[in-house]
Amino acid sequence: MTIRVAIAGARGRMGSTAAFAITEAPDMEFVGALDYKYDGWYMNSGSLTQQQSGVRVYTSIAELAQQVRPDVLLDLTDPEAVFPNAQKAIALGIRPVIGTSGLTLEEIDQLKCRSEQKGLSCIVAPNFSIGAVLMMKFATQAAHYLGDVEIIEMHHDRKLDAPSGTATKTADMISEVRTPHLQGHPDEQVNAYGARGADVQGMKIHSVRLPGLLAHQQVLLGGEGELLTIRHDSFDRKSFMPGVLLSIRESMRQRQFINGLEQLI
Ligand SMILES: NC(=O)C1=CN([C@@H]2O[C@H](COP(=O)(O)OP(=O)(O)OC[C@H]3O[C@@H](n4cnc5c(N)ncnc54)[C@H](OP(=O)(O)O)[C@@H]3O)[C@@H](O)[C@H]2O)C=CC1
Ligand SMILES: O=C(O)C1=N[C@H](C(=O)O)C[C@H](O)C1
Repeated sequence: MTIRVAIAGARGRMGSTAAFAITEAPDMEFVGALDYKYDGWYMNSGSLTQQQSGVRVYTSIAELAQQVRPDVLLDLTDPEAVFPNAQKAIALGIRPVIGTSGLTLEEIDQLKCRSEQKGLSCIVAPNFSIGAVLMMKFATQAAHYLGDVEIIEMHHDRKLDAPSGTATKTADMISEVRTPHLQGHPDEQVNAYGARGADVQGMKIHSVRLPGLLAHQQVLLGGEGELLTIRHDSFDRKSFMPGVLLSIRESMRQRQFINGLEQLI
């Protein structure tokens, strides 16, 4: 069976790389692009055209659903668009596979509820790279023994959200095993706002944005007289594609809500 995939954000850096990977996959078809503009245009080999060749762009998910009947909606948009897209997709019986970062905990809870009420899978994957998922798992294992943790995430300077979805997910996974406690000096004095980073249950997350970077993260775990650093680097968006294809395939097998690629590998 060929899996019919629509992409929200297909013009973007990740969306265009995913469109190519899906087109190349023998068991998938890229059937439609969901956007907020360019209604009725077409996407052909990564470019937009008004000529009727390639995959049509829709600004209405209801129209997209009716015209091209996608099985899956891959979302690679932005923090504002992702939640309404996923809610509407579930209501229309389309399985969301969400790579977009920036969903709040409340939004994740609501999507879980809706997908389970409907018996339709919904996959949220803050990072599709297998190496990044292993980095999060290894850091969680290490935090059993070394509970003082700081995360440094580094991304390209076009990224809209901070901290990254990966850093937030890493902190969530570590907080499952780490006894909550304050890190650093209790009387610490911060002289420049933000110098100590964001606080997630006592752990600090530092977000770096620079041209030249793509997606990188270090988890630093400190103990008496020692430091363990677990680092992952994505140098190319191709690093995310095996996880994108795996998630799309799994979304057809599952009927529940899945938060994190670590649940699938
Ligand atoms: N899970 C993972 O492994 C990965 C996740 N990401 C996440 O994916 C998302 C996209 O990243 P990236 O490709 O770099 O960003 P881009 O800005 O390159 O792409 C986002 C695209 O979505 C479009 N868009 C915005 N709003 C809507 C909407 N309502 N409907 C449809 N399309 C919309 C944007 O259009 P316009 O430019 O006109 O605003 C843009 O073309 C981010 O949240 C990022 O964090 C990125 C890499 C890996
Ligand atoms: O915006 C990006 O580029 C990335 N976003 C995701 C995140 O927020 O963690 C995944 C990866 O880090 C690339």
